[in-house]
Amino acid sequence: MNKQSDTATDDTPKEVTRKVSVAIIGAGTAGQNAFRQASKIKDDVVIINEGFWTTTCIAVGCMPSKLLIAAADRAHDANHSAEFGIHATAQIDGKRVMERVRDERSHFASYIKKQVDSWPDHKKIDGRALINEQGLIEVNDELIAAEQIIVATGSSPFIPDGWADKLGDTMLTSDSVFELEDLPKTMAVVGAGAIGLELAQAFTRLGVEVTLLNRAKQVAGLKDDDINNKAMDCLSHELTMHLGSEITDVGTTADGGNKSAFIRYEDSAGESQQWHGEYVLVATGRRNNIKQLGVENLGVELDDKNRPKNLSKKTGQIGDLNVYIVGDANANIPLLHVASDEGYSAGSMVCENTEAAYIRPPATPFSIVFCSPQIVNVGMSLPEIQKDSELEFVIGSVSFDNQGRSRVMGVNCGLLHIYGCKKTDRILGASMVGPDAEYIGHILATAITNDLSIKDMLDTPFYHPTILEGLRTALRDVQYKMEISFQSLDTQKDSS
Ligand SMILES: Cc1cc2nc3c(=O)[nH]c(=O)nc-3n(C[C@H](O)[C@H](O)[C@H](O)COP(=O)(O)OP(=O)(O)OC[C@H]3O[C@@H](n4cnc5c(N)ncnc54)[C@H](O)[C@@H]3O)c2cc1C
Ligand SMILES: NC(=O)c1ccc[n+]([C@@H]2O[C@H](COP(=O)([O-])OP(=O)(O)OC[C@H]3O[C@@H](n4cnc5c(N)ncnc54)[C@H](O)[C@@H]3O)[C@@H](O)[C@H]2O)c1
Repeated sequence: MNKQSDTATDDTPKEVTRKVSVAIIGAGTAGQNAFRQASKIKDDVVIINEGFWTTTCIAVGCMPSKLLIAAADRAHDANHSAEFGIHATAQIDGKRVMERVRDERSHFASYIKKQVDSWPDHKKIDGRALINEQGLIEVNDELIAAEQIIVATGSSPFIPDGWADKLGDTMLTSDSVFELEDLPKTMAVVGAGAIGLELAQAFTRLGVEVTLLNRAKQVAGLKDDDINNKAMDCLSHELTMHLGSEITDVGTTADGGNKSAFIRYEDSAGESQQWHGEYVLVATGRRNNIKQLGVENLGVELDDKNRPKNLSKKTGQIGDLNVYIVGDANANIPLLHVASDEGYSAGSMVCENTEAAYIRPPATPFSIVFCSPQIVNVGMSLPEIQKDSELEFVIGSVSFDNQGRSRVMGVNCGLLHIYGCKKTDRILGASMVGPDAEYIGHILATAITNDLSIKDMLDTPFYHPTILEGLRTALRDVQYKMEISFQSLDTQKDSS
């Protein structure tokens, strides 16, 4: 990829230290998959990584957050079983809670470590890579010329300007929160996206006094107003949320030697409010790690949001350049399974070996937020469908407020919308808040990916009594609204 071969200039005083077929920058999920796949065919592959060689998912992402949620759900169940005639008060050992999060994280990390340790040392470089004006990779004392480059540098928490200085050590992000030795007494969480919702609810369930603030009157970025309203309703039973709040200032005060954080904000009614407490967890989004990398020197153009232009969503290739940008680094869909698939596909592509290479089609859009009740989106969103004047669609709906098994389990709050295509009898997309949403989401993703018709879905058995019977009710509602005669059943029957 070196634009001027390996001729040194004044700016690049060193000579090229190695020439490789493939260089991978970033050894998270996407980079590791790319490395494994490319190494099946090519021997001269190098992988460069700064920081931990596990993955964001294991170190500070999916796994520690789910471990915290698991502890929180145990506490919640213990504290909220009175309706079943069971009375208990959970004794929460905050230190042990945080210890288990880290112990289990180490367990998961050990598998990755074993794998990375098995790679030859000369193929791994520990350090921050920079692509220089000649398109060469500078890292430590090395200058690397690579024929193909896979960028898999992930993303980092976005912190609004000035907040880090103003909040100092009262500020937490997902990079630091799992290092807490003990549970705090109070915490504000800013941002009601996936990270904010999951962590705000988990800490609440663990006895922390949490206040969740979000700019928009929206949770988890939900784009279907009915589902958003229902999610706010279900979550507000246990979570203190100030949605539609505009933060005007943040900072710290010293109260008798004790430092505490404050947030000044205008609430949704325009009233000035102030919050005081121990920590502010900033969950205001993530940004791809690409800005200072120098991908522009490879011919990659970035848009105003630092997203690469001409990105192939299938392979991560940028136009016809020998550059691939995969995982969170391309800011397309910052989710684990996408990073994994994109890394695999890019690793296959650089092999130029069609037999060993398998290029997965871009995944059906699918996301789960692991709050309770869970929030799931699959396929096209409602605004995307509404924008396409060609699509004739109906919305099949089911409430989980009275759904049989949900009520039995005491988890009966939720709503599912399925967007059905009238012309094709196919599912265009769905949005849900409710119990077992992760499983319902997987079934819907399977149906969309494999082009199953709604009739196919309804010809599949649904066991009784399950929460999944709610899915059948919504599918029947789609058919009913499509006016398909052979299945115009009473859509409310499933609640028994
Ligand atoms: C709190 C939290 C919870 C999450 N929960 C979920 C979940 O439940 N489900 C889900 O699907 N997704 C979840 N995600 C998202 C998921 O973790 C990411 O989408 C995924 O880990 C991205 O993988 P990646 O390979 O693109 O990047 P990473 O794993 O971040 O790897 C990038 C690597 O590149 C390195 N790097 C960066 N710049 C350079 C450079 N210049 N030189 C060398 N190395 C560099 C970094 O240090 C890092 O090691 C969560 C994220 C967070 C933060
Ligand atoms: N379960 C999962 O799959 C999972 C879990 C966690 C994270 N993730 C991934 O990580 C990404 C980042 O998550 P996230 O929750 O940080 O980002 P996000 O973009 O999903 O949500 C950020 C939220 O912060 C709000 N916000 C931004 N600036 C604000 C401000 N100044 N004041 C008040 N509110 C403000 C936004 O309105 C938004 O609701 C997600 O998009 C997702 O891809 C996934």
